[in-house]
Amino acid sequence: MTTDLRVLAKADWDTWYGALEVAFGGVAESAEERDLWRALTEHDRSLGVWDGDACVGTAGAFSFRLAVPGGALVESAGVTMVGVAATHRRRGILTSMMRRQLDDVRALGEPLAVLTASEPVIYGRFGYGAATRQMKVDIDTTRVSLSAPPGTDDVRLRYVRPADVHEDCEALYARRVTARPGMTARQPGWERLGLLDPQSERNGASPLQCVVAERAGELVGYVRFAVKPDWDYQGPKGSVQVHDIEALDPAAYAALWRFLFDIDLTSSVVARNRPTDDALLQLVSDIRRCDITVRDSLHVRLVEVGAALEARTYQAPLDVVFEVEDTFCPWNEGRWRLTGDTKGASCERTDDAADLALSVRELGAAYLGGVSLTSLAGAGRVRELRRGALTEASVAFGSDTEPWLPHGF
Ligand SMILES: CC(=O)SCCNC(=O)CCNC(=O)[C@H](O)C(C)(C)COP(=O)(O)OP(=O)(O)OC[C@H]1O[C@@H](n2cnc3c(N)ncnc32)[C@H](O)[C@@H]1OP(=O)(O)O
Repeated sequence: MTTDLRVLAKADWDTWYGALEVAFGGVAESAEERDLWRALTEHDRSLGVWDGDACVGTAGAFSFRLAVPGGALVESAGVTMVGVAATHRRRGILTSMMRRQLDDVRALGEPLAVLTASEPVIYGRFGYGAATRQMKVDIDTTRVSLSAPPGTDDVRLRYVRPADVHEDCEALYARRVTARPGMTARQPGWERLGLLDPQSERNGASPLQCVVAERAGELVGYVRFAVKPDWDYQGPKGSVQVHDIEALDPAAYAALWRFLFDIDLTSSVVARNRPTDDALLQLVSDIRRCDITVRDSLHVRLVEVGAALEARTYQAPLDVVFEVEDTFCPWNEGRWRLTGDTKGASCERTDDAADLALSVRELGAAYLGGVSLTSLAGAGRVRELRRGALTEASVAFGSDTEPWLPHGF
């Protein structure tokens, strides 16, 4: 089999994207979704593998800026749209695209590559570590009540058409990004994602609705959601489905959740993607009836170990030498001395003896502060070579705020 791997030509987009849809089962996306992804595709960063006229492999990358501990926004490749035709699977096509892509990312000078995986087992071999989690809650609002911090009653709530307040919501979102590692600053065009509401995805729920929270005429929060009505012989049991919710302060946040809990004719609130340390969990009266499910979300790959480790800060002083294994990107292999604290960091090559040994995958998992090096060591994935180095590094790498990716890509 001879195949040809090349950068995507704009004219080939429909064939290329069609191949991706087939790799994902062959259900065509709505025109609304297709238009959005067409507009967001960065052609010069997208790869296709061709067998004659047939596209048999796809992979793309978005130019993201990712919030990291300390609040910096780091240039990162958002790896996306990966698919290989079932006729050509398990012959190394994905591997060839990952090879080319990581070389390109390095050449662009982006220290990180990130992705969300269709299956978490795929990307570890390429050096990605599962770095963030997302939480689904399905709350029985007939049994769970919410506490209201001072000021909750002073927040004014108002229904609006989502498109009418979109710019203000985006501005509020932008203020939230650097407060939580794992969030991405929305690049031009990405603001449309929040309004994406294809009929085919609604599954009986209403079109997207929006309620804004205001204080003294200023926007202090918003929630976008849908309501899925349901009835049985006993009466109504509709469900409120939260798309996204952001607020600038605890009172606004509580007011928005209280609104969602109180919508008439509903008995549950479901939010599919919340951070695992969501303040919501501190507001509810009964966490057992919130039916919490946690899964992996953002996978992180350090493309340039030195630059990546220098781009974030550390919540306690550290001075450790890592022995890094990276068979897929061997330029990262070897010993690195990382020194840093809350103000900044330096990471340089060294010949000194190593304090901790690990692969680049573990560094990726720990990078945003959501997975502790100590827990990775407990699984045998990090080895402590100098007594005390594990705790020192693990504490320093931690984050006061759980890293979280608010939307897929
Ligand atoms: C960021 C994103 O877009 S995530 C979306 C990923 N895409 C999908 O899930 C769509 C459906 N699946 C596919 O398109 C393909 O099966 C892919 C892309 C997952 C894999 O493509 P392939 O060309 O078959 O992968 P390739 O042959 O390079 O495999 C490399 C290695 O990964 C392993 N591997 C690949 N996919 C999987 C998988 N889903 N589960 C377990 N192992 C896998 C292979 O067995 C192989 O292992 P080996 O090196 O030990 O032999």
